[in-house]
Amino acid sequence: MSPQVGIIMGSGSDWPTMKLACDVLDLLEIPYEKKVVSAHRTPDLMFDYAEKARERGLKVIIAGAGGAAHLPGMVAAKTTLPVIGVPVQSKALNGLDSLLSIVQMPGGIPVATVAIGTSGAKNAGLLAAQILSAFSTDIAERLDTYRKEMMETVIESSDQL
Ligand SMILES: Nc1c(C(=O)O)ncn1[C@@H]1O[C@H](COP(=O)(O)O)[C@@H](O)[C@H]1O
Repeated sequence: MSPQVGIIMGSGSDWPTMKLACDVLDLLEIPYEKKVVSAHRTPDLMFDYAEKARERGLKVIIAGAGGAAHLPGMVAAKTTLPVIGVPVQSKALNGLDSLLSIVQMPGGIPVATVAIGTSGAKNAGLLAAQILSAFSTDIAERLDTYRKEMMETVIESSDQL
């Protein structure tokens, strides 16, 4: 099946964070693609990726970047597909710079921004799955199972205290 979710990141150094989004999609059996694309370093590639995303069959884009994290917003500016922004934890400012760069979009061009770092990347994968689940009972069922298993793990951890 062709990729439903496009996962892009500003640098290969973002992979340890963005891998968490991939792990969730693997678990939920949702086909995705992953690429390094940068608004700053490969602007033409970024434009091309965003412009062609819908016609290539992608349904949701997850874009992760750190520091001056312009990638999610610029991709959102060039497509009307939903874009989920993941603020990667930066060394200098712990990701607060990434978060503010992504979350403070001007009205008209939304980016669904998740938390800084690996929890955010995991939630980005889940949010993409939840968007797709509006049109797929299979994915909705897998999400129900995921929630049920998470609940059981929490209850078990409580019992072991
Ligand atoms: N924020 C952006 C963009 C962009 O927004 O287009 N391109 C790269 N970067 C970020 O620069 C950080 C450092 O990158 P390097 O580790 O390659 O120096 C990464 O977190 C990347 O997402």
